[in-house]
Amino acid sequence: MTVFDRDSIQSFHFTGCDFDAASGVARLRYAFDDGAELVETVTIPGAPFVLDGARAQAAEQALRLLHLIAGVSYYKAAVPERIRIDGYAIDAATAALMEEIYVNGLGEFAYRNGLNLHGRIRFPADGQGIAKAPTLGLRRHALVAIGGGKDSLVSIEALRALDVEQTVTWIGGSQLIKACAERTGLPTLNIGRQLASELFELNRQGAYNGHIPVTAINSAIMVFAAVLLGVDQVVFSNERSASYGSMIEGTGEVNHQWSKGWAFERDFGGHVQRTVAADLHYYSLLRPLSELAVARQFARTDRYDAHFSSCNRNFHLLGERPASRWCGVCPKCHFVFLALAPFMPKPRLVSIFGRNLLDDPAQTAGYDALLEFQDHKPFECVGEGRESRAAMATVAERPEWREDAIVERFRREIRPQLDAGELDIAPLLVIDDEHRVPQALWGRLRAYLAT
Ligand SMILES: CC(=O)N[C@H]1[C@@H](OP(=O)(O)OP(=O)(O)OC[C@H]2O[C@@H](n3ccc(=O)[nH]c3=O)[C@H](O)[C@@H]2O)O[C@H](CO)[C@@H](O)[C@@H]1O[C@H](C)C(=O)N[C@@H](C)C(=O)N[C@@H](CCC(=O)O)C(=O)O
Ligand SMILES: Nc1ncnc2c1ncn2[C@@H]1O[C@H](COP(=O)(O)OP(=O)(O)OP(=O)(O)O)[C@@H](O)[C@H]1O
Repeated sequence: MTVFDRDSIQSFHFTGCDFDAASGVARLRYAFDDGAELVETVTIPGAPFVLDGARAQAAEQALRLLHLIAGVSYYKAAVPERIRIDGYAIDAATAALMEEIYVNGLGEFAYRNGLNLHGRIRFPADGQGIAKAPTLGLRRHALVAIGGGKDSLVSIEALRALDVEQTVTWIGGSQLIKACAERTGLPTLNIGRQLASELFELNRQGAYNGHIPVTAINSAIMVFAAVLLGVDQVVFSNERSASYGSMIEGTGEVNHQWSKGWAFERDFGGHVQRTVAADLHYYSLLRPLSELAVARQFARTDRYDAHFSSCNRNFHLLGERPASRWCGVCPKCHFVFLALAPFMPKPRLVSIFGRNLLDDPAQTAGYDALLEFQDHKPFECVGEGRESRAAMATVAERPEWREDAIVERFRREIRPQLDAGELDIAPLLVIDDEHRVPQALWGRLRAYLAT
């Protein structure tokens, strides 16, 4: 058996991609040097698909975009200096977008592995500029990504309130997400995705490993599905706080959730309209909101209390799922508990989590990191430090919370060291104007979010 020697690998190849319209299966193929192909599959329900000329062309563009972006899972195993694309050519704009996604989306990966990817990742641009994408006449309908957590449920309820037709869509086999999707009572779509199983073997043999920009991959899958299904909107639920990373001394900003941020949304969404379909809108409905503003929206209904979870330990592809929907010890559990506390009655919140995290001294270090007190914000999808500090300062004023262990310590040790003027929660709930929400929806959405 040959062993994977990551340092001897010279090049990464995008060896090809194809789509079988009869079965709905897309195959994304990759290889290192002259090695065996690694094949990832994505299965879109609803086959057979019948695509006319313009839509077939758009589907091919969307498939290539997905092929390029999903390659990041495999490229990271060796991060070789050369990249080759077989079967199709890309233009300079596409190459620049891929370099942006790979360098930034692998930011945490590079930091943890002691690698510098700046200037190292070069996609070969040898194609003519891609012809401007036509308007396909897509029907008004939203494919809304659902992740099992609070954010997408806020978007789904907003679209329901605004009478936007939607299909609640998720990728992969998570039972938790399925239960949340079914709880919405709306039409659902479950897209299949199988990573090349050889990747796990490469990991065992010492491949580089670490975080990848999974939201970029999910976005490209959803855009491909939207073209096949003939719908005009792909809706994500990425809040504005996601654009801010962790400040690492000596390194600068490293953003775990880069592909949930505004730069990705703006550049990917623009590229889709230019190269796939002019009338296909990719946007995040929650971009104008902070994490705290999303938490406030979520608290408006208890419909999902017994179903949702933001704890990422539920979403491993391999291995066991946690016994409880909320592990109670990870940064996401810490943050979501804190973010919801100002907006929910205490008994409701404690009953969702099955315990009171703010009264557990064992969680002190976790909360210090969120507050950026003698630590940096964790590499997780959590709000900004100033949001955590404002939420903590708010509950510290509430009689039902102020004596709980973590809150009491905050009042005693941390708050006196903070600038009181920066602990007000109200400015963090303001609705921002930087977003890609279609104009036709924005006015009504703004009014809904402001109530
Ligand atoms: C569930 C989770 O948090 N997984 C992260 C974890 O991976 P682990 O090895 O513990 O388990 P698996 O997720 O089962 O992954 C097995 C291996 O497969 C690789 N892989 C997985 C998916 C993929 O699309 N490409 C892949 O190459 C993975 O690297 C493993 O080797 O630790 C990994 C290393 O830090 C993380 O990369 C895993 O994160 C998943 C890709 C994942 O889906 N995470 C989401 C829950 C997540 O972090 N979402 C963020 C969005 C961040 C973003 O940049 O878009 C969020 O919650 O907002
Ligand atoms: N398996 C998935 N399939 C489709 N979309 C997903 C999947 N997992 C996450 N997403 C989407 O990716 C985006 C980021 O995920 P994230 O985990 O932040 O959101 P969430 O699960 O809705 O809420 P929370 O932040 O509370 O976990 C959201 O738009 C979410 O819907």
